[in-house]
Amino acid sequence: MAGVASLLSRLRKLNNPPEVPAKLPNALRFGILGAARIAPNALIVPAASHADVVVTAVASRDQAKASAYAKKHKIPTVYHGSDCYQQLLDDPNVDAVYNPLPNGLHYEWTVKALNAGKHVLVEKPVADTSAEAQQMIDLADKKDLVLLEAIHWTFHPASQRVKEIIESRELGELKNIKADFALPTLPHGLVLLEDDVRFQYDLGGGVTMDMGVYPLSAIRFFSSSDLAKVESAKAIGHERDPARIDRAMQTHLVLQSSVEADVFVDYAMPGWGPFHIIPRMVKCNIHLELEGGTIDFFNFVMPTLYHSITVKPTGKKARVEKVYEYKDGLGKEWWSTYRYQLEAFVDKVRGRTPKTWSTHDDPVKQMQWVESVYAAAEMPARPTSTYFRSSI
Ligand SMILES: NC(=O)C1=CN([C@@H]2O[C@H](COP(=O)(O)OP(=O)(O)OC[C@H]3O[C@@H](n4cnc5c(N)ncnc54)[C@H](OP(=O)(O)O)[C@@H]3O)[C@@H](O)[C@H]2O)C=CC1
Ligand SMILES: O=C1OC[C@@H](O)[C@H](O)[C@H]1O
Repeated sequence: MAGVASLLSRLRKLNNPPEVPAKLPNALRFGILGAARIAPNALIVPAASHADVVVTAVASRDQAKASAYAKKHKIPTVYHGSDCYQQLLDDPNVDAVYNPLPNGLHYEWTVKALNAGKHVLVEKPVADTSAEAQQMIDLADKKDLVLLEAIHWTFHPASQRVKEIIESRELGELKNIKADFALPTLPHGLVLLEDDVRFQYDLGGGVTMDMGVYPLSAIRFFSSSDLAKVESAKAIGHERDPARIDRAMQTHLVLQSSVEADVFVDYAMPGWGPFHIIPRMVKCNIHLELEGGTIDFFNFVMPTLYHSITVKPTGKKARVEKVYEYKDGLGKEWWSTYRYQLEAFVDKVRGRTPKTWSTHDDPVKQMQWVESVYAAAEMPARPTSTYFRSSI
């Protein structure tokens, strides 16, 4: 009962966070490219409880959509029309840009934002190819600007706690990882529309590009190892474009550290759940096998709602941990992964050391892994941006 009450309390505050009484006078001013569905969760709501962040502008191609979005989210400056993204980048009152455009546009608009002198928080995956990802990192370094790929779940203290348990070697060497992120089949259009950006090859769609980056990043994060080879990969094509867009992907990886890993991602697992009347449960779990036992991290993608870290030494009783705040007091029980991510982003921009940060070449590795999985599954690599030049 107490568990349900605290879940409800977290849910309430997560969606309606207590706003800070006043923003700092020179708070970081964010502009958003596109009236994207993810922006309220990933930036707008988290910003309300951060004294050093204001969302100052949004650009959306359609005037009515732009105005409605800005009104709903109380964003003072609105750009619309065919040139609206560039207008937002040219706005001297914007310090940082949030880029939640379709994957295939991440590269172009992040490069343009960096060239306009803005820090960038870009949605995952950072680009459609590893070559693009490398260029983006190089450009951010050259310009001395912050560029962060929004692998938000790694910023949550529960994720860091799992890594800490592995690295404490309490259970010895890491051997195997099983990482699943899969959704049940839901009535058509309930979650993703048929023309969703995720199903469009030219925009960098596909489940491995989208949901796949969660388990793939988890394997890198928990193993601290790079890919040696993709042993096998089997895709199930999406009905819209089955040869190029994967609805599901099952893959077996061998890492340089000799850890082996299985990944399963699916937009629409077939079949029904209990009693054949409700859909199957979402699969969102990291199962780690170590020399001396196992760790299960349930709901690693949205740990704020609910999660469990089950540590089971071989032959002994399991213990369950739940971690919503850092031990030193950073965070609140209801802070979402995005809120923790925003804290780190602002710290970095302000020259402070964030609690945690991605490794420098993570976005490149991410895309190299994705490319290797597609190649092994005999699916085409995602298209290179038409904006790409071999050097910038
Ligand atoms: N971190 C996370 O938890 C999540 C991350 N994401 C990532 O965020 C990104 C966006 O996802 P989501 O918010 O669901 O997508 P949406 O379709 O809701 O938003 C994408 C936005 O891109 C703009 N856009 C520009 N060109 C095109 C085009 N040719 N076709 C369609 N849209 C275009 C549109 O803005 P406008 O028309 O207003 O100009 C649109 O609002 C993806 O990279 C996805 O991987 C998504 C969900 C969760
Ligand atoms: O980032 C994401 O997280 C949840 C998924 O369901 C979604 O498709 C994806 O974009």
